[in-house]
Formats: sequence, C-alpha cells, structure tokens
Amino acid sequence: MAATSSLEALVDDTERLQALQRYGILDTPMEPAYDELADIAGHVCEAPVALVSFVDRDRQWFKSAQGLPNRETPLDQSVCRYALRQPNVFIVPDLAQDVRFAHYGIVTQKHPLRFYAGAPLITPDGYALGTLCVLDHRPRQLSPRAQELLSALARQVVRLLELHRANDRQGQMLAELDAARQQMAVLAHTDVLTGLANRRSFTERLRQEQALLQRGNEPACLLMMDLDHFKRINDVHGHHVGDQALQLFADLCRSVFRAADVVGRWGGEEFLALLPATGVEQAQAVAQRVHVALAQQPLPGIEPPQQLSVSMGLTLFDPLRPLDVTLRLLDSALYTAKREGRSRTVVV
Ligand SMILES: Nc1nc2c(ncn2[C@@H]2O[C@H](COP(=O)(O)OP(=O)(O)OP(=O)(O)O)[C@@H](O)[C@H]2O)c(=O)[nH]1
Repeated sequence: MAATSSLEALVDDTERLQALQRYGILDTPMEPAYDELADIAGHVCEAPVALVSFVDRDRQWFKSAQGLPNRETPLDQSVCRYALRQPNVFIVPDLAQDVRFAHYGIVTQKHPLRFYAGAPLITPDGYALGTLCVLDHRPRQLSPRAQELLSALARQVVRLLELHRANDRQGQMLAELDAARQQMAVLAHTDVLTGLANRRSFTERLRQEQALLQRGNEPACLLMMDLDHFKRINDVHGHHVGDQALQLFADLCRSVFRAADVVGRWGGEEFLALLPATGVEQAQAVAQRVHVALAQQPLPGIEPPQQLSVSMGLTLFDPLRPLDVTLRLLDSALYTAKREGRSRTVVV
C-alpha cells in the first residue's frame, strides 16, 4: 500500500492514484505558495528549472513549473516516475548518458536538459504522489546538503497539500453544518405529518400579525377548523388512514388558501388559518371553498367512498383583544358549528 517499490508497480498503482485524487490538486490553477517553494528549490540547487510535479495515470502534471513552459508531459516522458521508487533524492547526473532517458524530448530538444534531481512527495500514509525536482542544462551533481534541503522543501510541499485538504474538509463540514442548521430551523417550525406550520411558529405569526394590525394594517380574519368525526376514521380504518386524512386536508388547504395566508396545525385534527388583509365576508367565501373541496375529495383507499368534513369558527382578528381570549372565542364558535350539525362555519 505504501510508496511504490518498483517501476513495474506503477503500471497498476490504483491506491496511489486514489490517494492523489483525494488531494484534489490535479488541474487546479497555479498558486504562489507552490511557486515559492519551487523557486526556492531552484535557487538552493542552482538549477534553472524547478517543478512541483504529480505523477498521474498517464501523465505528469505540474502544480508549479519554474523555467519550463508546459504544465504537463506524457508519462513515458517522465523522469519523476522513477523518483517515486525511493525515499531519498533521485539523481540523474546526465540524462543523455542514461538509456532510460536519452531518447526523451527534454534531452533531444534544441536546448536540452541534462541533469535531474527529484525528491519524492510522500504523504503521511506513505504514498509518493510526485516530486519536487530540479533540472539543469548541463550534466552535474548535487551536494549532500542541497539534497537534504530539496528533501526538506518536498516535505513542505506535502504539508501545504495537507493544509489545503484540511481547509477543504473544514469548508465542507461548515457547509454541511449550515445545511443541517437550516433543516433544523425548518423542522422547528413545521408539523412533521402535514408540513404545515406547527403550533409554535403559528403562534409567532399570530403575534406578528397582531402587532401589524395594531399599527394599522388592513383587517385580518382567523379560522379555527376541526375535522368532523375524526375518531371514527381512526377507529374504523386505522390510525394510518387517519394520518393520510390529515395530510389530505393539509394539501387541500395549500391549494385553497392564498399564498399570503398561513395555515397551521394547532394539534390533533384541529387547524388554524390566518387570512391577512381579508374581511369576514371574503373569509366566509374561503371557508366555503374548503367545505366544497372536501366534499369533492373522497379519502383514498376507502370503500365505500367517504368524504371528510370540517367544522369552523371564524372571527375578525381584533388586535386589542388578548390572543387567548380570541382563541377561546373561536373555540366556542367551533363548538356551536359542531352542535348545529357539523360541516359548517360559525362567525363570531
Ligand atoms: N391518525 C391520527 N389521529 C389523530 C392525530 N391526532 C389526533 N388524532 C385523533 O383525532 C381524534 C379526535 O377525536 P375527537 O376529539 O373525539 O373528535 P372527532 O371524532 O373528530 O369528533 P368531532 O370533533 O366532535 O366531530 C382522536 O381519536 C385522536 O386520537 C394524528 O396525528 N393522527
């Protein structure tokens, strides 16, 4: 698993390539931090060409290329791939004299490169990803001290890679955390079964509307809605059918009410709707639309077909009246609607 031990092994170095992919460095733009390290390597080794090179599946790609115009070369033109085989600096004093490299483009070109020294970039888990290497136009050697420094700079390149990866991970984690926080905020305000506003967020909205009405907003209406004989649905068809009926009613509300209206599940089979900028007559018309829509919508999967019905209490939202008094008033109107035969709206 660790650094490749033979050149042949490079032919199938899946794990090393996977490690390289994990750093997400290939084909990224040039960055000053890498350029600076390559530049220092060139100076320390007194070489005109210095590269931060990664050995990919079929090419070597340069994160930094000082003194060389290209950003990549084919793998069969790579000296660096040989440098991956050893922990120390790989040195070729004269490329032209080495049968492995004498035919390479960089050696046969007009202004040839002759000398190579490359320190492998070895990750903490032992994968050699590429090299920090220097090249020169004349055959030569590299002093032991310069070799040490080239290796030290290669370790700095790996630390930079690690740092960038940690930053990316942190960014990813922050994004995930943010998404989770948003989801939590939605959940905190939503009734899980119906997707409507829950009691807490509906109460917040009521208080907001109360404040707006006190500042002179157009009158608003409140509707309290309670499904009729709901216990019977649960008892006869099962709790899951009862749940489906609640969802059906919520869907119906979403299509009947306007976007500016807010419908909330107050608890059990009881719902509240706030209709901003709506007079009593308009609100009665909306309530009527709910009655009609329910009558036209049989509960799915029930034989014989059966419709839901709902009883409602309706009132103009008086901002000067305490909220609990308004709710008690609505409750009593609803009770009257139930007593008078259900499936109707009573205005107070
Ligand atoms: N399936 C299901 N049932 C619920 C849920 N919340 C409350 N209920 C049931 O709703 C029923 C309400 O019954 P009641 O308060 O007697 O009212 P009702 O049968 O609708 O009778 P009326 O309101 O007088 O027409 C109870 O059986 C509750 O268990 C829920 O989330 N899912």
